Amino acid sequence: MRFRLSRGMTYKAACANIPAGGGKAVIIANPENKTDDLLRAYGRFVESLNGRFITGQDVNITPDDVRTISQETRYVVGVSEKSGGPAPITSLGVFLGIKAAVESRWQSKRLDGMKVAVQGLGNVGKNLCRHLHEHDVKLFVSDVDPAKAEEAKRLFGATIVEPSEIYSLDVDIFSPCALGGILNSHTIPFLQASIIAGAANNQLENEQLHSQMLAKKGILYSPDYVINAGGLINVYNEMIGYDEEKAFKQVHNIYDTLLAIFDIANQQGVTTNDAAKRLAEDRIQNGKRNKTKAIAA
Ligand SMILES: NC(=O)C1=CN([C@@H]2O[C@H](COP(=O)(O)OP(=O)(O)OC[C@H]3O[C@@H](n4cnc5c(N)ncnc54)[C@H](O)[C@@H]3O)[C@@H](O)[C@H]2O)C=CC1
Ligand SMILES: O=C(O)CCC(=O)C(=O)O
Repeated sequence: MRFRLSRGMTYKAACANIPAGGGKAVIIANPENKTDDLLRAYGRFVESLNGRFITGQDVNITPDDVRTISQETRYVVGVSEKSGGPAPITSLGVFLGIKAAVESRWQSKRLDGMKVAVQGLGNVGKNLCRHLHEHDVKLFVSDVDPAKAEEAKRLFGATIVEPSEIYSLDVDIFSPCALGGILNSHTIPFLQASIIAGAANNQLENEQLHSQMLAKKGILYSPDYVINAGGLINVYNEMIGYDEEKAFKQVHNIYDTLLAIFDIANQQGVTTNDAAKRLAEDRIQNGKRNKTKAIAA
């Protein structure tokens, strides 16, 4: 669906209390053909938008690429020398989100001994595995790049599974940290996990249909744009003058926001996806009302 990533970023900002709209650029190309010239051309295009859109790091755009883009535009965040890049703090937010889901589901603050399946071991997935390993979680991992899976096995004692097997594992938590659209009518019937809590944007192929399918199976879904807001929080702080302590403090709010969303879903009998959407839209409407009042005053 057109603009779904951008809308997700808008909801992400609203749920994280960040006073910004949402936008995302997708470059349709083969990452193997990526060159500095192409990245610089993209940077010039972003610059031509005069700050109406600010770009950053994401899938197949590395911190080095961000540095190259920054040679052509001021409107880029996630620059290593400033905020250190968004992925580590995104993974911290996802880790805190997993804790919130465990608390909501099992009234427990402990993760040790739990079985977690992590799909995708890139910038976020690998860092998430580190947090989980430090809390004695038993990890099951998959990546289409076998070298990344081997690294997780070596560093975190993870069990490697084939990418197609990750959905059907008998685990407590499934953490999608690769690409979007992976929660769909083909994969959901296989899921055995009680909780879904991961970083990937747009995890639900069809938001209404697939959030309801998860709810019917009794699976607690942590809305992606709430749990993965750590990177956005970090880059927003980079925009306004980076203060690491402040950014980390704000990321810890993801825990309470998710608990509040799980409560709204329970009390109102709606899916967690709808509860998050209501929270985001209420905040956006309030923001608009306050802006109108400020202009009128
Ligand atoms: N980097 C960040 O701070 C944030 C990332 N996200 C989202 O989190 C997800 C992961 O982001 P990054 O780690 O930065 O990306 P990345 O590009 O570093 O890692 C993605 C990993 O997924 C693997 N992968 C791709 N298809 C797969 C499949 N079918 N099965 C298993 N592994 C597969 C890739 O080989 C790669 O290792 C993306 O959806 C991204 O949009 C969301 C918020 C912030
Ligand atoms: O927007 C960024 O640069 C970092 C966060 C991010 O990529 C996302 O939330 O999808």
